[in-house]
Amino acid sequence: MSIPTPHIECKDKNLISKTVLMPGDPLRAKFIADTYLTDVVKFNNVRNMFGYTGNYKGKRISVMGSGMGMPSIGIYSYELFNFYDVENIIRIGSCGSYTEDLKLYDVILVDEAWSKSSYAKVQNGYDKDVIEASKELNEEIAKHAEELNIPIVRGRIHSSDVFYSSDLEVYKSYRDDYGCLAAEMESFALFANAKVSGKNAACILTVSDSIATKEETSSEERQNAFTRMMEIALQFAE
Ligand SMILES: O=P(O)(O)O[C@H]1O[C@H](CO)[C@@H](O)[C@H]1O
Ligand SMILES: O=c1cc[nH]c(=O)[nH]1
Repeated sequence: MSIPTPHIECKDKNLISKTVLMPGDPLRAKFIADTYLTDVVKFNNVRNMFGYTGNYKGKRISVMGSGMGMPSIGIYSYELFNFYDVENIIRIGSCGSYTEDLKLYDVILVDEAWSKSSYAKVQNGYDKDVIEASKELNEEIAKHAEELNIPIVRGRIHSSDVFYSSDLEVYKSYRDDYGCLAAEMESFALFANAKVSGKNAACILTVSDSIATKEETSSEERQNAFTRMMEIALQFAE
């Protein structure tokens, strides 16, 4: 397939940087472009899945929404990796914590995603339930977090197809039997696409709510807390 793709209208690969930051919410991509970037070019409007490239402290970086869930990030990350020559995608998302040890606003660096999703099996025959993030990207992320004095917790998360489970206690099994710290909905498919495309992917998450304690952040608090994760990821501008 050539560019533009069915879901990204950009006709010039050079308008997208080699590293793309990818929040689920396209309005979080807009917030990052509006708040942190200068000389911004918007490279995608299709389905309002906004994508922007601009300068952060004089260095170039792209940011684009992924939508919610594995089918959605599966489409966008595949097109970026395979048709736009993107080398690295760093998801910056929110998550619900499974453990009381993780507090609201804590930042998680995902070492591996566990999932019951069929995404990787259907996409390329991979039939395990765990996929690792890029070790190289993770080491760089950890280094940037340390330089910025932002504490991170590292570990396995659950990439779930379900936001509203009818069983409010099932998370305990994901935590105790499978070792998952928190739930989100995209990393497993992103990591699968990186693996099959020979590219790199990572994921930084901010705890927006606790499934264990039922605490939730307000929208204002979420925005302030999310900026720490954004600032770590923006260090990848080059
Ligand atoms: O904040 P984002 O990146 O969208 O991530 C989380 O939030 C959404 C659910 O509210 C899902 O996409 C989940 O993965
Ligand atoms: O996927 C998600 C994201 C935030 N909170 C949750 O409970 N699940």
